[in-house]
Amino acid sequence: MWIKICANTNLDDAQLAAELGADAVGFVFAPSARRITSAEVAKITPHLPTSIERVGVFHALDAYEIARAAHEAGLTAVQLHSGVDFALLHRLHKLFAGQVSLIQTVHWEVGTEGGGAAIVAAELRRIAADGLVDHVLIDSKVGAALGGTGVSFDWDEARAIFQEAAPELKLIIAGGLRAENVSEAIQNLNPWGIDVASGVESMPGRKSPEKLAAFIKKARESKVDPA
Ligand SMILES: O=C(O)c1ccccc1NCC(=O)[C@H](O)[C@H](O)COP(=O)(O)O
Repeated sequence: MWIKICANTNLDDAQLAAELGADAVGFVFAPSARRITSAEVAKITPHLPTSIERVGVFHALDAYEIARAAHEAGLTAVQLHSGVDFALLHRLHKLFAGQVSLIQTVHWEVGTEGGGAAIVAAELRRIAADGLVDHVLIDSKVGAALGGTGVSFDWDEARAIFQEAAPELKLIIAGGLRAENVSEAIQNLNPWGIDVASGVESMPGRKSPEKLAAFIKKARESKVDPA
């Protein structure tokens, strides 16, 4: 199970995530209470173990701006968090030439009729057919909030959709995960990876060492339900 600890704003939190066994740390460049600049991330990444992936979370930006920020910040992956834009994906794929991997977020709209399952299934089919993306991250959208919501989507509904629409995609589950529910998410959805931001914080932008340790331990211990 690949584990990403997202929305880091300082070196201590990112280093702790690495020490506790996370596979990736994330930095949010999109508008957020946890936003950080590429210049700030550039001061953090040289101090992290080379084995850990460094993911930048971007909203709609030009491909060259994303590539410039990725280069300055020392990123190994870019997470596109604002709707699927195949032209942008193709430009980035060409610019990165395999040096930086691409994660596309698909949003599951929570709290609106018909905004979730069908739309996610259609997006997953389009992404699978296009074949450029390395991983797809499914996150909750709550009103205008596109990330860091602390809210889960409907995992029961999602299980069938993921198996039917995207059996070949490497899916990363996000949205409202925490130590108390991460095992249930893994058992239900059998994802390739998991991602968390607010569920391991003591306040927005600050990680809680206890919550972080408990989350990673629970995720590592979790078993997939074969049914
Ligand atoms: O975390 C944020 O504040 C954020 C804001 C705007 C866009 C993306 C953001 N985070 C991206 C992530 O990958 C988060 O880990 C993901 O949204 C899960 O957040 P949470 O539900 O708090 O675990």
